[in-house]
Amino acid sequence: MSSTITIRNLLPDTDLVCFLVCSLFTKEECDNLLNSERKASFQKAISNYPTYYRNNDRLVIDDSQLSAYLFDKIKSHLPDHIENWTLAELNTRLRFCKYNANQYFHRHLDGIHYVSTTKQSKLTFMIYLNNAEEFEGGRTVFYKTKDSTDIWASYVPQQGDVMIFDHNLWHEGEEVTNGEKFVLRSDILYTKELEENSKEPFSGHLGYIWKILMFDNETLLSAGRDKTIHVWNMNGESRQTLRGHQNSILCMEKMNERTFISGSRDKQMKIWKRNDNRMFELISSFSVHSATVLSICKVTKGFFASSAADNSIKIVNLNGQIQHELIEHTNWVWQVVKLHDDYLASCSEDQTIKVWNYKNDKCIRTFYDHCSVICLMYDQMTNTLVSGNFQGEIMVRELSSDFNEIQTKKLDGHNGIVRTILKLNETLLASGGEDNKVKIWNIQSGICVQEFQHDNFVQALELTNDGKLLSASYDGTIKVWKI
Ligand SMILES: O=C(O)CCC(=O)C(=O)O
Ligand SMILES: [Fe+2]
Repeated sequence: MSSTITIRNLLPDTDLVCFLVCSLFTKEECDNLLNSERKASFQKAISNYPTYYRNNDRLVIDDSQLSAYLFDKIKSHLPDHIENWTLAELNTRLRFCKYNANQYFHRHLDGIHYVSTTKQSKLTFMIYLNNAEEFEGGRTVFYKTKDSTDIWASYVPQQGDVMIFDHNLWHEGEEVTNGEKFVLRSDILYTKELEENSKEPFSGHLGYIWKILMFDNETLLSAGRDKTIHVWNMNGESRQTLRGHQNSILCMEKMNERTFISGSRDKQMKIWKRNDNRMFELISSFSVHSATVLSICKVTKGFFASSAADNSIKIVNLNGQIQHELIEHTNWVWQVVKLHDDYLASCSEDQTIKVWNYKNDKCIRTFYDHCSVICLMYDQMTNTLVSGNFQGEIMVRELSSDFNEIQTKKLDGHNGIVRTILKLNETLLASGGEDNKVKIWNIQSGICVQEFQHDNFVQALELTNDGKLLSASYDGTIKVWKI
């Protein structure tokens, strides 16, 4: 028995696409999609993502045939154009999601899937594979903004319905409190023609940029979710693209005039060296961590510290040999920075900042915050440690020579997680956050003196030798600011 297909617009008071195609798939089709083999293959949310975000089980498959079949069913209901983008196809990556009791997918925006600079996803595609009678909770809920408390629209899953919505809509998969909920999600891809001469400087990354690094006065490196490192001149022209990592690259650090290191979600670190023709070559790869490498900092000539999602910090030489291990954090160590002499500091998802003497593997101080500490910056001149946290606060800790807290000041910070902090000069500090802003602060007065805007999270900052500020964002761009 088949019921009639109907369209239900969920958010009539916005121009953004958000509608249901009800009863597009029959019960048999849903049961076929969720066959017993697939049902047995779901994987737990692994430590690749913080659990505050999502903890449901998933099964990810790449299936162009199935994707083409699904697209064929939905395509007549989809907008042919979104701005100057034209409907293309369904992403071949299909994600089956399973929510058991106490599982959820907290409020978020769906990420854009980039195929190339002219082909990317615009809309989320989600089939509800079972009925809300089989579980409690588990609605899909939409919100006007990241923080609004009022629900904009909500939907109780019905088997065979398909939800289509714009990637710019905040939404959540509400916690399931009993039973099991199943959905299948993918993305609708759109293409656009590239106009002649429209290439922006530093453009080429597909998706999030995680890190930028001034290698020398004329060379900028950038790395991100597309697993590549781009080498740029200061006009923003691409000089080289470095490949080798198998997953997102989150951090890079310069070791000497010719060498830098990169760290990735593939758990590896790679050493790259510039040859006499000024081209970078991969020298070696090693993995000393059992999870994503989150940050790297040079400790001394030939030695660096790396922090990771395995909760540890390791001091490693350029042959990849571990010299010291600092293990006291109880959750991801987001960043490690060098202090003076034999001291390092680190900040963690476990809500602490720790100061270490790495030579004897000892933690000598712990500062407690009230939420995850995401980024850290040390200013040797004033012996000050500046940290940014999950709630958008920036703490400026003035320390004594033996790292006791003398005075701590709180800056207003960001309306969202603080992602990065950079010292600009004696008086100014820059920060970037999940409110998509770059903020410039006067350290003494604590006042924000300038603000710049991106289209998505600001993840990394750098200073050019002629005093301009570079900011890199999840929006895939690197922007240059005069300060
Ligand atoms: O399960 C839901 O209702 C929402 C899932 C979701 O937002 C996603 O998978 O990105
Ligand atoms: Fe989502």
